[in-house]
Amino acid sequence: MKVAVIGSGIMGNGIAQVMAMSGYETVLVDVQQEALDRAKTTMEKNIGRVVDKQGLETTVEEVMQRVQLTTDIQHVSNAEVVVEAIVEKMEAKKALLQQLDEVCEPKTIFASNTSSLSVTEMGAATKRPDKVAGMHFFNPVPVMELVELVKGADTSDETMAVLQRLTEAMNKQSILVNDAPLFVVNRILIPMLSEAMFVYEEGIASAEDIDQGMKLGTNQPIGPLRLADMIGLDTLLAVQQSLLDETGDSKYRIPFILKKLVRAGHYGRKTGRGFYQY
Ligand SMILES: NC(=O)c1ccc[n+]([C@@H]2O[C@H](COP(=O)([O-])OP(=O)(O)OC[C@H]3O[C@@H](n4cnc5c(N)ncnc54)[C@H](O)[C@@H]3O)[C@@H](O)[C@H]2O)c1
Repeated sequence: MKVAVIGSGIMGNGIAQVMAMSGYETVLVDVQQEALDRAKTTMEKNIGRVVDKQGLETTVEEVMQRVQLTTDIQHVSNAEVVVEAIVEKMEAKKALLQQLDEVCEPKTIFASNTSSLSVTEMGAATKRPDKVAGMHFFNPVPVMELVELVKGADTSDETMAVLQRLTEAMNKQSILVNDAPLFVVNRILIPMLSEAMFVYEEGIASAEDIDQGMKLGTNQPIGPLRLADMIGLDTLLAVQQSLLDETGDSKYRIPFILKKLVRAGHYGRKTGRGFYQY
């Protein structure tokens, strides 16, 4: 089976890695050649690590032979499933899906890795709303076991079943979720990250102490501010904005510190600075 991933950033390269390691022919597309170059380096390093750690029979070269990195979207035409992992902006995602509608065969399923945007709205922008669903991976993809499978208003049961089988083949667990703002995990997680930013903003404790407190006090592997930096503050702001817009509930107000860091171009680990310096 051939699969494709569009967008080779933080999430896209991880999704492509796991697909290729599960034996799928994988096309990874990005509009920027530099993003593909970075993705290739990251994938080679991470595949090598998994091969060594798990004592696998395969090699980095063997896995990478199944991966085609390209800026030409035409190469995804015969993929059975295309997962999009581009910027968290509805207009960009709809434009991409409409392009894919023309490029791909009518039977191809489109899955979005969106953290927060309506899968129903994305499906309605295509000629195949029954074949559009959410496939929400978690960061870092090769490590995190969960995939939220999100059913839009018109997504068919058959589409959900195909994505469920793909998730299993990738050695991950899925939960089934109906399309709703931020689905399940982020609906609960994001307000916690927000609260950590308010605590920081109010000068109650340093970033290090907030993270240490939540790590040791609630048994989380990584503190909320470091996690925010890892997610990417630009993505996090888009996700928070989406929660506020969709619900209109002021309890989801956005911490000013998040807007300020994003306005300054400090997106977290990917730009070398966020709540921490990297
Ligand atoms: N970062 C996270 O922790 C996380 C977790 C789960 C889901 N997500 C979701 O995954 C998606 C991607 O997030 P990310 O953190 O990987 O972003 P990112 O900024 O790291 O990468 C996005 C990539 O998409 C590329 N791109 C943009 N428009 C494109 C187009 N039209 N065609 C092809 N490539 C295009 C960019 O060049 C960039 O390389 C978003 O929808 C985000 O909400 C992110």
